[in-house]
Amino acid sequence: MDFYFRPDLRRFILSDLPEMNLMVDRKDLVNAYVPLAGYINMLATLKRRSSILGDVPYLLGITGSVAAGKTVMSKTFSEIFARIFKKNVDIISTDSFLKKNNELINEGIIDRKGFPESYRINDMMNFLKMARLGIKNLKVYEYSHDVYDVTDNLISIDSPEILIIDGINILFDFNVPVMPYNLMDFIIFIRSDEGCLERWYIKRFLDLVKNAGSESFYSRFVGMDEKTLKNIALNVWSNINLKNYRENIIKNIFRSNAIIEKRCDHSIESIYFRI
Ligand SMILES: Nc1ncnc2c1ncn2[C@@H]1O[C@H](COP(=O)(O)OP(=O)(O)OP(=O)(O)O)[C@@H](O)[C@H]1O
Ligand SMILES: CC(C)(CO)[C@@H](O)C(=O)NCCC(=O)O
Repeated sequence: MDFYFRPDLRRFILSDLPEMNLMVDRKDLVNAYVPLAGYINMLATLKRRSSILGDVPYLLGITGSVAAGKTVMSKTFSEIFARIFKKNVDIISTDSFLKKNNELINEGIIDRKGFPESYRINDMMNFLKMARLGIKNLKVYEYSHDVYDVTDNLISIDSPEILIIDGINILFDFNVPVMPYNLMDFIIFIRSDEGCLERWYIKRFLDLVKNAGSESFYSRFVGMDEKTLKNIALNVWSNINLKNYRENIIKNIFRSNAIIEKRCDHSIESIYFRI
């Protein structure tokens, strides 16, 4: 498919968006992100216009493996919705609904972080149900990769028109009557080869160690040589995140509405729509 853009929009895409440091290829912005955001924006506008509940948000889920680039993609879509389509957008991560580390340790499941049993699923479902109804001024605790735990910082969600929900667990089978994916309006799955995912995970692990301050969980690794660090990262990747990817994430890809297939350099290879 080819697209053409109004001149003002073209200028916006080619000069303003790249200045935002979104880490996204210009060609992908023009050919993929903006048109897909335009389509989702249209669905979001139609939902709000036809809802008998009034001003309810459109829930956009962004899912895929750990380190697939969900955070970067959520930010990219959020900037496009806000700046081009003039929508109020909030982003939350389902990491906010992880049990705290001390609870995971007490339950003996600290090495199962990200698996279904590591979430406070009832809190997550209550949040999603309230968000869907358009209830104002919701708050969730922020998860920090750096601290490696749910923190005491509160994030406010106040009547967005589009609420982006970034999480590995959106398509999971939880032991609850209504699943998270039942409450989303549109779900994007970011897919890549396992080799690329592993590479991105290891790179991010090294970056977290490199930038670790005294509060960081990763400060314990500072000073180790790169080979040792890569081995630690590979071990965590293979025994936890890849296992979770195979057991709970990729097998439910068919529940998503669109699949964005990324190459190892993060550029987009193709987009598939479920019709
Ligand atoms: N478009 C991109 N261009 C370059 N690097 C990218 C891009 N998208 C993601 N990355 C890099 O890939 C790594 C993983 O990205 P990100 O942190 O967004 O993943 P994630 O899916 O949110 O991970 P998690 O599930 O652990 O929260 C990071 O190091 C990030 O900088
Ligand atoms: C917080 C999650 C589960 C998802 O973002 C992930 O980043 C994670 O921490 N997984 C556990 C194993 C690890 O990477 O340390």
